Amino acid sequence: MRTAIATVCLSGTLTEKIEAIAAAQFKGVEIFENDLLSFNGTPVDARRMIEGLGLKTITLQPFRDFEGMSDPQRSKVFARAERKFDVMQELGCDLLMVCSNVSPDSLGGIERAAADFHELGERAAKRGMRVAFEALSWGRHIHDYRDSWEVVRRANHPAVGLVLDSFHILARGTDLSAIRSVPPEKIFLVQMADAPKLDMDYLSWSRHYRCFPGQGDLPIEDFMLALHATGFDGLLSLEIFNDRFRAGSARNVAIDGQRSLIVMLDELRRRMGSTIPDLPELPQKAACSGVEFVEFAVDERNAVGFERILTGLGFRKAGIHRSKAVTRWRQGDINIVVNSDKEGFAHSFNITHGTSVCALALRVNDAPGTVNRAVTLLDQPFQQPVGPGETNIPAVRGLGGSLLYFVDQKSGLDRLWDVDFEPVDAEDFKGAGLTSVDHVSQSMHYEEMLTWLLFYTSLLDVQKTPVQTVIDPGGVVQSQAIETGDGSLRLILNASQSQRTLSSRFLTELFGSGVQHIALRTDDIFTTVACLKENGVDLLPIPENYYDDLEVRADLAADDVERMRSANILYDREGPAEYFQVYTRTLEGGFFFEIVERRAYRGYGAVNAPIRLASQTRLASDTTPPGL
Ligand SMILES: O=C(O)c1ccc(O)c(O)c1
Ligand SMILES: [Mg+2]
Repeated sequence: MRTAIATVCLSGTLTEKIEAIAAAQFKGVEIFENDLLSFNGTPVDARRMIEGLGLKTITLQPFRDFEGMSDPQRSKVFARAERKFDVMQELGCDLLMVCSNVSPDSLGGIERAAADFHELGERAAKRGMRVAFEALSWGRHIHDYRDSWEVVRRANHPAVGLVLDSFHILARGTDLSAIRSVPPEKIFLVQMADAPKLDMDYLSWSRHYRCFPGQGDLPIEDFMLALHATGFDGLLSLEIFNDRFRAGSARNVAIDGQRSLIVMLDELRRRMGSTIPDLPELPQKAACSGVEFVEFAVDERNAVGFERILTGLGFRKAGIHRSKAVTRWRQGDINIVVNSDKEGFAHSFNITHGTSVCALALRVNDAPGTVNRAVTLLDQPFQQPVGPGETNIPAVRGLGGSLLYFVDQKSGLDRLWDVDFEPVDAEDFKGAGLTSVDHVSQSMHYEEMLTWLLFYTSLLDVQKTPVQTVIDPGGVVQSQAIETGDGSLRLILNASQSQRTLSSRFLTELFGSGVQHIALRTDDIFTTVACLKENGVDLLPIPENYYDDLEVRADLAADDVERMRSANILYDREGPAEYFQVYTRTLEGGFFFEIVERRAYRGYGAVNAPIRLASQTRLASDTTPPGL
């Protein structure tokens, strides 16, 4: 299979798009006519630029409103096609992609369309070219691939073939079985796109919300299995129309595209047990069993205050790094690393972002294998000088330039605490009952959200939940969770188009995307809150109105509601499952902790998010850290 990407997927000028496509290691490109029309040079210049970067133009598209016209329009469309063949000749491209006619002037009838395509095939063949027919899901007469295939079959011309576009087929829920009987040599081009499940007209859905395979909800795998059954080994090209991609970085989006194809084809290969030529070997997705540590970059001046916050939350200092200004703080299964060293990655991170999470370490089954998978997926591996006797923890670059470390037992990396840290005695340690990291919530630019979704889901064995829309007093926030099946790892991605949401304001304060909050788990939130109060930790106050409503909404006893009210605990219930949440006040820079208790509850308390956001917004000007 030869993979490619359409210029329409990316932002920028034709030159910028082609450079990004080449940098992402594609070999083929679909040129969208508008990109060529706006190019400042001849088609020959474009060809030189494209081929100079090692790429080949696989098709020029789209050729619109062709089939089913009656004269005089019919002769005009053929004249128009001849002009396109001229351009293609200069461009060094031999395939014209024709999408189904949407014009009210077009006439239906498979036989008429077949005759038009036969004639177009004759004209193309004379010039050593070919044409391929795509059924747009909103085509006037032809909007089903089974009809476009019937047109191509009846056109019965070697220069006339079919385009299968996964979006048009899957969006309409068209039965896929007919794909299996199309002769593979008649499929001239396969276009791949996924999309989120949305209830809207096909045209708007297609033009604004398509995304790369794996980023959406369409049954891409079923499509690939049907395609595979044909024996297809031709051109497979990403064709995404997406407003966020058009606003994003062309380089990053092109890499996302390549990453999505590598994963999609690898999954097909694993499913079929077959080989796919030219596909890199990809180690398995990392089986992940939680967060081993969260590392904060803190400068010397802020370290004392930050450590006081950790103490307030019931953490104890459990280790001192043998050679660096780094401490380990523990409670239950949670490790927090406070890095105030004057050299190295955390230090530079702190200079740019202030007190913030500079790294997360995940527990995986095979840390070196995870980094190998990441490298094959075009993620950026990270390496910094390691002192003598110090553990070298495999890592890749994550969100906002932070690090994602991987720790396993197999390579002995789980011994890092003994190897790198001098233990500190733990006499009289009570703690506050916190047991584990429940979830890590990351805020990012709206245009980046699909990038990081794909980053995590392509690397780790995790599932994504549907996108939730959360109302912040300053606008709407999109929120999506990524979770392992057992809930040992839960990551939340948040992004907003409004500049006034807390999520967006955090990006401004942090000078970039990053971890905005960490939720820590307890088995008894009332006892934990009592400890925190004793330690002088200020919690986020929740309005009385919330509790007045809660009694009725959740059908709770007045006493239980009263206990929650006095502890500022938010509550949610799903059948017998219950969820309790409480928040610290926001620290300088916008970061905060959450404490949760789950009783068989799997969500994140989405109903409570607007209440919490409103309280945080109200207090946004008061950034006194708790315990200071
Ligand atoms: O939105 C469109 O018009 C359009 C154009 C070309 C395609 O290949 C396609 O799938 C959609
Ligand atoms: Mg298409």
